[in-house]
Amino acid sequence: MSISKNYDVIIVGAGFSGLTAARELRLLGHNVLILEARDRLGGRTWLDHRLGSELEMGGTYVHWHQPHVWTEITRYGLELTSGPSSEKVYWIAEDKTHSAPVTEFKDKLRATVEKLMSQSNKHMPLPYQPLNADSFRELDGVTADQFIKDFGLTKEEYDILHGWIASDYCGDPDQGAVTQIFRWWAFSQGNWDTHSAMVSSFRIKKGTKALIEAIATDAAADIYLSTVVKRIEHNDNSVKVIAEDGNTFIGNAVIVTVPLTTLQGIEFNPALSLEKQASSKEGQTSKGVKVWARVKGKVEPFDALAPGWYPLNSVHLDRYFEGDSIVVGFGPSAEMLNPEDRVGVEKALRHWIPDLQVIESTGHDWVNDEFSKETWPMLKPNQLTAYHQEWNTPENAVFLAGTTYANGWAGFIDGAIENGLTVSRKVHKFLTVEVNFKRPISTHKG
Ligand SMILES: Cc1cc2nc3c(=O)[nH]c(=O)nc-3n(C[C@H](O)[C@H](O)[C@H](O)COP(=O)(O)OP(=O)(O)OC[C@H]3O[C@@H](n4cnc5c(N)ncnc54)[C@H](O)[C@@H]3O)c2cc1C
Repeated sequence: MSISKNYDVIIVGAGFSGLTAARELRLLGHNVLILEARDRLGGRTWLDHRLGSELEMGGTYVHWHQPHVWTEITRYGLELTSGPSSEKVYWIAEDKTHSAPVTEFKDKLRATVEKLMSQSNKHMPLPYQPLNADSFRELDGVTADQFIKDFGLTKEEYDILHGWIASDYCGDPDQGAVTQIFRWWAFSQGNWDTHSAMVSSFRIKKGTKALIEAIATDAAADIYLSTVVKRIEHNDNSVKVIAEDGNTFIGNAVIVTVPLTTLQGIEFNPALSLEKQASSKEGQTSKGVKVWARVKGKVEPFDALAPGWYPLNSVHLDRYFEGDSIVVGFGPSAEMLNPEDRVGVEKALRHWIPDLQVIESTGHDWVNDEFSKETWPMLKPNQLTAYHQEWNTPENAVFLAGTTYANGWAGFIDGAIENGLTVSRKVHKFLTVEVNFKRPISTHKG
């Protein structure tokens, strides 16, 4: 079947990036079609009912220092909430479990952590121009693990930081470029407390779903769910997008927002640049898991850290529910821990608290999900320097968008929105100026 309507822009993917781009283009007067492989909106954000509660399977934490997501939260009048503040920290170092009040743990590590985090300010004087400094580009070849190994840490400090970084990379610190974590730290001004607040404390009270739906409503685009795009034919002012079921859609430009690792699943004619193809084949570092567990009884609010060779690297109490505790954790490898395996999750948690009883556990396997194949993107060494510019360079009428390609909070919801905005402006320019369409842009279509 061929859909006869001719769209100004076809957007592949209805995550934050695709929906933001759709809304912006709609506001600029273009008619937009969104093709989404899943049967729902939101992509790597997904508020689902599990363990008796509304839980975020994917992207969750947001902060007022993240400019793009905060603008959206303000625009739609959404509120934030947070879990109970942790009072105690458990950590595993040199194969032993330790615990202390949060203040004591932080005092013990503060000097080292802030010395480490302040490196980011040195190498990223203008964080929104990530490749601006020579020293940053040189460091792009260094892994996060190598960087902390060379930092002169004690074995205990190394084990703690290895766990922390494994959790941030959702993968092996030996696979990720240290520049990725520098970006996170630079946006936090090198301050540990600010950083923790920004990446793991506050969530949208009604869930990411509320924000996704608000943007989708304003986008007012035609949306086809359960439509897997398989092939894109393009020239300098038109595109033909072909879905797995044979449906064909025609437009003047296409924005492809699928996660980088899945881009290789779409055939382009003419083929995308060798750099774009290579980067998709290489994939990224983040191959880990996010795990939710309902634990019997009310546990004291805690944070827990373990080195990257453990199945869970960081865990904290998220909320109390019907007299039990719901904890959330992150592990470096989807191969090492299945979130649905109650016994495995209990065993992993018992490294810190030996008498914890897990009633039920859950999570979504983003790594083996054919429409993501990764969790939140964290690049490998040299990928940012090799590909950042190329990813942001359109080919004919084909534009890539997504959190990976952001200048700022790449890997986050904020980065997805930032890049959706940037790319929508480029597409608007492309449609109205560069191609110089004969057809006038209407103010209300579709
Ligand atoms: C476990 C986890 C925890 C996270 N935690 C946080 C957090 O706390 N804070 C934060 O800010 N960020 C977090 N993130 C990251 C955040 O969720 C993502 O950066 C953001 O949602 C990505 O948006 P996107 O639009 O770039 O990509 P996506 O959301 O992946 O959207 C791409 C869309 O393309 C669709 N698609 C793929 N292939 C095809 C195809 N062939 N045809 C049609 N459609 C296709 C996908 O189904 C998807 O809907 C987390 C992510 C995960 C997985």
